[in-house]
Amino acid sequence: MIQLKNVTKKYGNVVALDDISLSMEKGKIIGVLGANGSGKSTFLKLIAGLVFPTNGKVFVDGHEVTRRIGRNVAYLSELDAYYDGFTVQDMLEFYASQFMDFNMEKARDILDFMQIEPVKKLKHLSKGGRGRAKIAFALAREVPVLLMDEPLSGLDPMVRELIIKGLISFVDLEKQTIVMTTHEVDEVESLLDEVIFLRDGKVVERAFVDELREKSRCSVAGWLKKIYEGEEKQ
Ligand SMILES: Nc1ncnc2c1ncn2[C@@H]1O[C@H](COP(=O)(O)OP(=O)(O)OP(=O)(O)O)[C@@H](O)[C@H]1O
Repeated sequence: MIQLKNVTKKYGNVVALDDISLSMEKGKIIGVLGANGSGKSTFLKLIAGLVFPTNGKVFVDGHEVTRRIGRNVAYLSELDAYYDGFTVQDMLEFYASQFMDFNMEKARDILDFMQIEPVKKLKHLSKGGRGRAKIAFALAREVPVLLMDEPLSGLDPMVRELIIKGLISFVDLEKQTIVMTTHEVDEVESLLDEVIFLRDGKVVERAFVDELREKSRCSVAGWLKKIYEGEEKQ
């Protein structure tokens, strides 16, 4: 379980997150949505222990995320920050050397599924190839929490579909919770259990996707549209 208790994060004078308290259950896939600059990446980075709250506390499985404890999560950043000269296989070995929870066999299976050859150099992969490889490296970690910042951003529809199928096939929801930020709501809707909407660093709406469909007869995109229309009227 992930918990945020009265979490505020400021960068200098900029309030990126403003007094957020919430919990996210184990075994769920949660989408964090909102406009550019609403605080989505900061939300993930706080759970990953890459930045720390100005006020409040973040807990993963009951342990406060501190500078010393932050390694029980895998964080997939929006940026490609790899050594270009490395082959995919070199990256696998690097990950295995860094993370005790890295499952090499699973990594090879996922790369195979994602149609990535381990002998290829990262700099010779297409953008879509790098996007798929990045997902494979993260999914091969057997961690309780997997955080993904815009995993589909800038990728073509075929690659997006393959990534979504990869997530469905390789995430272990008995043991893992996934939190992802995305603007591609239609494409990820089938994956999501829950959606959280941020505006100006605050959680303004939250919903279970099943309930949206059953009770409100609306898709996540429809739900978002209603929120944006409500904002325009204010
Ligand atoms: N390192 C930083 N230094 C200063 N300000 C920052 C930093 N990181 C984020 N911010 C600011 O904090 C606010 C929230 O940023 P954040 O990146 O969390 O939003 P986001 O919803 O992920 O945006 P996007 O969809 O554009 O990625 C923004 O106003 C942003 O400019």
